[in-house]
Amino acid sequence: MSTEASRPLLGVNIDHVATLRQARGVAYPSPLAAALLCEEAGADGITIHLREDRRHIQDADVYAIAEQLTTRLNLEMAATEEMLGIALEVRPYWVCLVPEKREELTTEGGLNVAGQVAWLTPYIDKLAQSGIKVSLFIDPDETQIQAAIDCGAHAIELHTGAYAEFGLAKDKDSEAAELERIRHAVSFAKAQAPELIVNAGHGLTQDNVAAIARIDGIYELNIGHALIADAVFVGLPRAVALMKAAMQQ
Ligand SMILES: CC(=O)[C@@H](O)[C@H](O)COP(=O)(O)O
Ligand SMILES: NCC(=O)COP(=O)(O)O
Repeated sequence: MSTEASRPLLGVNIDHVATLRQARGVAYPSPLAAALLCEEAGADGITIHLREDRRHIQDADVYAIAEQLTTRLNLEMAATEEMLGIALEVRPYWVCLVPEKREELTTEGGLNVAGQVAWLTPYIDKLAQSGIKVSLFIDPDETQIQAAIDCGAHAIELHTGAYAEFGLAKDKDSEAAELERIRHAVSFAKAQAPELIVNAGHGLTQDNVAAIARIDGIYELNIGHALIADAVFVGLPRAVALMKAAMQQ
């Protein structure tokens, strides 16, 4: 059981501030203003996902946020040549490689690292050579974890989507089993590569985050959709504070 002091950091994903803006194609609400407000409220980092279809975060958001952020920028992106070029220009602290399908509503699964080690290894190296740390968004699966280590990733981010969905479905047995799967994945990763940073995210809310935050060895939780949804009612600073408090439960 982790102590309060060892609880994970909070990375706020502000994609859906941009979703609201894109709904009308105007300049507000500003993802940059949201990022700075979240930092001021205690976010330890900011995550933005520059999708190939630009459904929410735009290229200009990435450059503006990278320039003004005082914490760490985690740029989520697909492992494509286009995104590599942007990442090498922007040079965020983190790049997190995620799978993408244009038809998906949101990220559906983890990156299949094991099936593309030969492609990912030099891709990761190009980023690392530019001083960018690379995280891979993967399912809590030993094979994927080992492949991420073999590819030279600095971090993994364990996909907590299944855990969140079982909770929403009130399937308590499956939720508990998935929580155990995530706990085992953290232990396995730390045993295989003690220096590997282990993050987690997707679908986390004030209601389900505590059990994940209590898992020893998790460095940061990246939380977006639910926190932005909370902010619609209570504002961003309070939504950040409430999520941080929920992580300490
Ligand atoms: C990888 C992940 O789970 C999220 O960080 C991702 O950004 C989800 O995509 P949307 O924000 O477009 O739902
Ligand atoms: N990588 C997970 C993330 O950044 C936020 O995911 P969500 O909380 O929007 O589901």
